[in-house]
Amino acid sequence: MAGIFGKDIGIDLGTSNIVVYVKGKGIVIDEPSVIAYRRANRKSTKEIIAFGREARAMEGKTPKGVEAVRPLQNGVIADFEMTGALISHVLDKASGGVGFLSHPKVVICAPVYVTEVERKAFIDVTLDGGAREVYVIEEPLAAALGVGLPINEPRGSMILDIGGGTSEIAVLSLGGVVVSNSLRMAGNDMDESIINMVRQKYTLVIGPSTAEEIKNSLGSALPMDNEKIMEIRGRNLKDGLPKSICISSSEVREAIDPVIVKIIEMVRETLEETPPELARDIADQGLVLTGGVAMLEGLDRRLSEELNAPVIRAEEPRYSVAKGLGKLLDNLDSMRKVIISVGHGMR
Ligand SMILES: Nc1ncnc2c1ncn2[C@@H]1O[C@H](COP(=O)(O)OP(=O)(O)OP(=O)(O)O)[C@@H](O)[C@H]1O
Repeated sequence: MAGIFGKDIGIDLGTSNIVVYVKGKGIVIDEPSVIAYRRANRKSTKEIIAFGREARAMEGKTPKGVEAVRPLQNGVIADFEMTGALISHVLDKASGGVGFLSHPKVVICAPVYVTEVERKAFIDVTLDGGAREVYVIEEPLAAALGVGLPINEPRGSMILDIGGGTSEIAVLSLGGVVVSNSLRMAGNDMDESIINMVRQKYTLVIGPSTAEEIKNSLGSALPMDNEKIMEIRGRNLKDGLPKSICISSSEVREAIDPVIVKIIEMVRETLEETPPELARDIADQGLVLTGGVAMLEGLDRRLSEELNAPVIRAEEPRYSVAKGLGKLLDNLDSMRKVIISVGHGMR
């Protein structure tokens, strides 16, 4: 029972997106983790003017004195103040506008590789945002819970989460992480490779949003039966004037391939470090692919071919972590052992 406090909340705070689960309601917020502010004249105070989609639409188009920022970089907090503002905003929205009055219990997740200091920063920023208690669980465990893997059994499960800023792989058994690895390279780096390819090949300058759109609609990890073509617009590097070109899915595939190769290398290394009994379970049951980039065309087949193991793409891969946080909230008492840190607030 929430009582005088707000409903329990799970927050998947990612480099690209923030997804919020409210106990009893499900996923209520799914927005880009972008925030826009105006710097008050000659003062260091920042007035928040937009969040999420609205703030993302401002990226690269802001007038002097206004900035649209992504306060998380590669899975960790890069701008403490703006991450706090983002959390405070989503807590307020998720609790129906009563924000600070509701002081909910919040479950968040942190990548396995973060340092103690970085993990503490996640807790502090969530308490500052208005939570009364914060529980932290490791991100691959949350994702595995979300896709329904049997994490508490003495059986090996492997989960690969490819998001915007990070790719994380973990082997889980008996409610814990047995082996894990991560790469601060993921969807955003694919976008960056597309920007560079278009600039070098066509002397055309495009922004990150255009590159992301190209990746999501044309990108693939294996040749496709029907290769696609898309017209894109940008600025000509030579004369600064607008220019449009057509690019093909095969050019995009070639541009993003180095990132895919790195991710596959990381999975291979992790399999080599996995104890043989667990490796056998994974060879039988396969690897579960999650995170936004799991939706890249052909990535599941490519991984399966290169790793010689079944690969299962999660249903709604962008929501695996938030759904896992929801399961944890529903069963907090029986699942306490997966919680790695707790913070208490009401400051
Ligand atoms: N259809 C698609 N094809 C390829 N990539 C996609 C598709 N849809 C979304 N993505 C990419 O998925 C990434 C975002 O995934 P997700 O929301 O899981 O990341 P995040 O949790 O915010 O990031 P991180 O886990 O790195 O902190 C972005 O790079 C986005 O462009």
